[in-house]
Amino acid sequence: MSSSSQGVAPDPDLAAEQTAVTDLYRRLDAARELAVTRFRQALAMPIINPQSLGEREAAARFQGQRITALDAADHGLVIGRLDREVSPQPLYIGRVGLPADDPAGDPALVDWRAPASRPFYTATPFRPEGVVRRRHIRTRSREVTAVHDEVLTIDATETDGPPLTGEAALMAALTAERTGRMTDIVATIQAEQDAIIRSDARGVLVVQGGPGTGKTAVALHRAAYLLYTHRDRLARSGLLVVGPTPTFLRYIADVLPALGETGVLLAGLGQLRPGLDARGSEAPEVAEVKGRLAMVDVLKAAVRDRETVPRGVRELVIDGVRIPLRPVDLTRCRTTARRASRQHNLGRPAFVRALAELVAQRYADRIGGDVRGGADLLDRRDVEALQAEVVGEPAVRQLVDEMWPVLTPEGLLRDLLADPARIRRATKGWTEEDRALLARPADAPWTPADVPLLEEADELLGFDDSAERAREARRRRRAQEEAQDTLDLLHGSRSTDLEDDEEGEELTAGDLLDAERLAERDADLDTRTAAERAATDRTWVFGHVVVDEAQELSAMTWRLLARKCPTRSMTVVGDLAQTGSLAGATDWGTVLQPHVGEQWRLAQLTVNYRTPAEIMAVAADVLAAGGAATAAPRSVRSTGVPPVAEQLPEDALLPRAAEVTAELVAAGGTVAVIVPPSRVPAVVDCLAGAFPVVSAGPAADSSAGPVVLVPAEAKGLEFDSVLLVDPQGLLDEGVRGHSDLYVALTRPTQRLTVLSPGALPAELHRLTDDA
Ligand SMILES: Nc1ncnc2c1ncn2[C@@H]1O[C@H](COP(=O)(O)OP(=O)(O)OP(=O)(O)O)[C@@H](O)[C@H]1O
Repeated sequence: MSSSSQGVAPDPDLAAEQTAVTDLYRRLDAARELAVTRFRQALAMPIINPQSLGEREAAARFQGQRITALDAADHGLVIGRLDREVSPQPLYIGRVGLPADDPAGDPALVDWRAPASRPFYTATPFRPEGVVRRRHIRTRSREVTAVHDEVLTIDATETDGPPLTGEAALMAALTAERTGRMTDIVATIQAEQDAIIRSDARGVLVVQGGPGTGKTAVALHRAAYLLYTHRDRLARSGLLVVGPTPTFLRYIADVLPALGETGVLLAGLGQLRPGLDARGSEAPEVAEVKGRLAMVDVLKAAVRDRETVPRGVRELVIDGVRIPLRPVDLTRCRTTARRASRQHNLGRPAFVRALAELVAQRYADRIGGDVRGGADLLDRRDVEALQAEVVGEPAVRQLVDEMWPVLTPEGLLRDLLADPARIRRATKGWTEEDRALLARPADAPWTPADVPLLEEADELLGFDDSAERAREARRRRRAQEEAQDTLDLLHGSRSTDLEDDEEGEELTAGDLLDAERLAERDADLDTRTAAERAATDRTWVFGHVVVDEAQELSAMTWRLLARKCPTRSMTVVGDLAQTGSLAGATDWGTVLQPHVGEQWRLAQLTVNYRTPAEIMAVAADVLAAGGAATAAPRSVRSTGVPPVAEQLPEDALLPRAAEVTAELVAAGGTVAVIVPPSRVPAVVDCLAGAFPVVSAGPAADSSAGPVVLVPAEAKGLEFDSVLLVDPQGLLDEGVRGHSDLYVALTRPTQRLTVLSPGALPAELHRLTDDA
């Protein structure tokens, strides 16, 4: 007996649901109209003081967000309904919440993220949670096209693995052709996914799961859930989603807006430093070295290396007076500055003071000595005045710049990596090989692995903002004066208006606010969203951080993210079996230990929703051959179409690749050709002759035509069809060859063809055995 009875409901049900759905769309339209009216009203609110301006902005922002959410919900508004034991009325579940006429009863539509919706995803015949029947409702442009029922009260026996929720709807979603953009899964979230999506926001949650288990989908729905549940806090502090590459971000970019959420900052590993888009590439070994935590000490040493003391006595000439400065005295100035601040640039004023004091004292000694034959005639005040003058002396300024230059992170890192002598001085105990890997020309573009180093350098250098602060203080004073004028004006107008009114109880802004607070309100009135502000502010601290493909992050990137999220409210999703980068993780405990100790929890996803069973069996062999500790996930479906392998001579490889690509394109949907890095140019050339649009590399777009990718670029993506060229090349060229081959094999949702010049690797024996 099946665990639930499934099937297409008869037509009367379809008609009844159409009536319900039409009514819910009517409510959606009304809610939208109301929000638009309120938005207009907010914009029309008179601005009589900064407070009312603030209120206007807040009201307009709130209504604007509501309109966005309602607009997003228009597509597939109603997901389904629950028939419950407790009530004769069904509970409709949808993309947004819509109130009923009777506010005391159930809402007309319950948001999928609300607690009441939970049984829609988790109820089973074994644990029905008060649900009698679950109905999935499918619609197209406001029209009901199908309903699928699961009756949860019938006798049920245990099946292998967790039962599927809404199997028919799920299968329809999984077999649909791909568009090159990820879509949301609100209608068909499975129970093990739902548990992760709604898990407590606090602490670090690691989601480990094989390819296609929905890690990305779950991470994005969790972001939407957290924004719904902790709206106030997260709207202020912002939520950051980190993905591996810009292509991957483009692939997932539509999901959150489709869920009505727009205030999330998406960033690739090369974009974690505001203002920088690091797209340079480098050898995996170089990225690995740059990703080590030891780089923190290297950067510290590099900064100290720039705080130099000249060898031998340095003589300054001021007003014709020769002033000798001994290394021991200059070293003392440096020590004073180092003690004054742990950040280099913030120590500079202390260095300038110490040096000025030294030079002024020596100068005083010299003139005192010359005039009076050794007796010191200048008193303390004279020396202080002298110090102030000495600071402006070009010779002194030059010495300051030489001994304690103002450093930018970019300047520090560029100078360090372009100079082998500097590298040597900053890397005590390193091997020559590792030092050589760090070296790069000064004009080389920044790479993603440079980003955490630049951010770390920022921490070490600090930014001397005393001039900026003085400007800000002046601005605040001016704003305060203007605010006071506003209050005076208001107060003045009230006394005239209410002169004869004995009960003049009316309050004005002046009674509630003083000028200072009014000015502050004015300054705080930054109407950008948290995500927009965070995108330009490197010191921004996020309320929650979601990291996708987290297995690829280096220790230095983890350190950077930990700084951006001091509360450690994080969702970390990844698959250790897919780690491709040398700097990446082989176990979660090791990478998280320096930042959270043992304070993290693990959730696992076990079902593969993407890759058909026929293809997954081949991928599982590769995973086992690579010695992975994790098991391959179980495929949720099979297509009956076995993967195909062809062995052919090298000179026939490219023409055949073009033919197979044409066949796969003709079959429909998106197509990727995955190749080892050395073969990219030849394969792109060959396909470019056969197709109008072929794209390759980090900007490849599979919605426009076939794409040629290396495994690292294909990570996280999926395609209807995949052509894998030269599997042995993937094993040989990748720094973690088995991971690369595993990633490549698990990208297709429907069809896989493998072309091998020469014998197939033993790992793919199943392809020949089954032939
Ligand atoms: N509950 C679900 N309902 C419908 N589709 C789903 C569901 N869960 C996952 N999918 C689909 O399965 C595919 C794989 O999901 P996703 O990309 O999130 O997996 P992943 O674990 O991140 O994979 P990888 O490790 O390969 O990056 C996507 O097309 C996703 O939409």
